[in-house]
Amino acid sequence: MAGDSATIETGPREDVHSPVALSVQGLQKIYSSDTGDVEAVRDLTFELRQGELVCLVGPSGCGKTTLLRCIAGLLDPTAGTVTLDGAVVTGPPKKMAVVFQEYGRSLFAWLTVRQNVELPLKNAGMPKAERQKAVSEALHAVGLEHAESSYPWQLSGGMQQRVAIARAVAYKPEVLLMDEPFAAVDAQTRADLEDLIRRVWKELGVTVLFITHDIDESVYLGERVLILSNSPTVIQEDLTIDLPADRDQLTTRSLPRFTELRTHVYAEIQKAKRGKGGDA
Ligand SMILES: Nc1ncnc2c1ncn2[C@@H]1O[C@H](COP(=O)(O)OP(=O)(O)OP(=O)(O)O)[C@@H](O)[C@H]1O
Repeated sequence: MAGDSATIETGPREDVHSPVALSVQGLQKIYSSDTGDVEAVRDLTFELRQGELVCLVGPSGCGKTTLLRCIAGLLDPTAGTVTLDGAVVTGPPKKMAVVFQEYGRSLFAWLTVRQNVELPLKNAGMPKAERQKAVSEALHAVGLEHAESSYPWQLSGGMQQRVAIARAVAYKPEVLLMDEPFAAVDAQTRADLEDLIRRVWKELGVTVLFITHDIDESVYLGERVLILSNSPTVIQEDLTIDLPADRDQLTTRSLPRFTELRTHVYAEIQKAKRGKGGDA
């Protein structure tokens, strides 16, 4: 395939100047039940440096949710460690925020947009003036200042997901985990939200791990794409996305390089599905 003949840069990036924000080392997860053991994740090792935007993509059922739950401290790994800012994750870390696919269920219907964004800051004991400033900045970053007094149910799906993103970034997390956050919105809204993530990432300098099953989305958004093998999962490839930093839906997606990269990722995922990638 065309992608296989192009120059594709893989392996850890040479930019080792920023400190490591998130480190996953030898992560393994085996689910045990009466009917037997299921090894969902076999041996995962990767690092995110501060300020990186990295996408994780893999075939359906390859273990993305299991991995996310281990990283978010919601599930104990069978072996290996997740380290955030040098500290081993043993429960949901304060320095991490997660945006899930189901925006409808992640917002409180009886709180306004502003109150929804403010709640985690309040719970964390942030003083009122500081909190209000952080909320205003986050609402501005996602373009929702005008809707701060609305309730989530008065907003479209895309706007609700923007509230969830504002809530996550207001918290100024060390790492922002996003689990297929745009899977439930229409294609145009999805494109707008992808651009929003790139903009917020650049403006706020947050470290982002973005999990998706959408190959084009992973290439459009990421500075790196980690391709997962079939379950039991290992990292099949760590791919550098050498597209220009300024991306837009029309220009970037029509670049020959974009096509080469997405074709390469597609071919790798096909390989993964056939069980020919990594050690699987
Ligand atoms: N609680 C559980 N008990 C047993 N096996 C499980 C459990 N949760 C997941 N699995 C198995 O682990 C493997 C990975 O599942 P996981 O949901 O993490 O994959 P995924 O990549 O998120 O899937 P999808 O692409 O469908 O969202 C699958 O084989 C699944 O059947």
